[in-house]
Amino acid sequence: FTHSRSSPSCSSSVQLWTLPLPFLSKPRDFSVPNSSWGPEMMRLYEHYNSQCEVEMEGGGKREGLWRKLPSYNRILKYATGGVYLSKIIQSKARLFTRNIREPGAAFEYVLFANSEEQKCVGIFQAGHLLEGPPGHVHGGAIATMIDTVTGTHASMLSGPVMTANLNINYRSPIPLGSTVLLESCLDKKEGRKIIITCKVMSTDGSKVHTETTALFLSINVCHLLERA
Ligand SMILES: CCCCC/C=C\C/C=C\C/C=C\C/C=C\CCCC(=O)SCCNC(=O)CCNC(=O)[C@H](O)C(C)(C)COP(=O)(O)OP(=O)(O)OC[C@H]1O[C@@H](n2cnc3c(N)ncnc32)[C@H](O)[C@@H]1OP(=O)(O)O
Repeated sequence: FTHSRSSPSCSSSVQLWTLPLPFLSKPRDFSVPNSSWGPEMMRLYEHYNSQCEVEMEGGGKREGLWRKLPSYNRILKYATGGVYLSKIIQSKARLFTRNIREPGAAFEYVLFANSEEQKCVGIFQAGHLLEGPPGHVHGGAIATMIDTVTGTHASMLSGPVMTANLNINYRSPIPLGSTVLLESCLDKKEGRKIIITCKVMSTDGSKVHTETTALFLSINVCHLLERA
């Protein structure tokens, strides 16, 4: 990922490794346990996290089936060199799922990916600021998490993407404060189109909260930046 130092144009580019060191500092990962995470959130986190590394005979470790994905306060930081771009393009912009400082008040979540099975899961604890119907989570907040999990999944499969269509069936309300599991599966890839299905379920699997089909289109990020 290369980019011009002075203007967001894709024609004259500079290798990001030539940039000064302060711009290359490691961003904070928000997808790690904090004091607000309840027992269900912790249990599921540990369930998947423990499968990220496998102990080998002889004591060594190798990569497991799952990989924990980091989550930052700006989408640009996901891209190589994005830490630098975050500082020059709308530097005040923030990913809205990560812009509420109080731990546990809104979106607490962590994503894990399983490339062998082309699956992604999200563990989501919905805080009190996400109320929709009394005592339950707002449908837009649920859609946000579905978009986040399926969008991240699609971009892992195909690079940068935009959501073209999210078709959500809301089957049962999610109690505020509860933890739910989002399961994202690749349905098919056709050219630039990536179609993904996603279920939001209670953590014991007994209840389906939503069912979704999502369409993503691969894009060239340069076009987005040129519009900025
Ligand atoms: C944001 C990207 C930055 C890069 C990020 C990289 C990595 C990210 C990593 C981690 C991400 C972390 C968190 C993720 C969190 C959330 C995910 C964010 C995603 C979003 O929150 S994003 C915002 C909402 N999103 C929009 O704001 C889109 C507005 N929109 C457009 O920008 C265009 O509309 C676009 C680009 C979608 C398509 O435009 P286009 O010009 O490229 O393509 P075109 O129209 O030619 O369509 C080509 C073929 O797709 C078919 N097609 C198109 N649209 C369709 C539809 N809706 N239904 C059915 N079929 C459709 C056509 O019918 C044709 O089909 P055919 O080829 O068969 O004829």
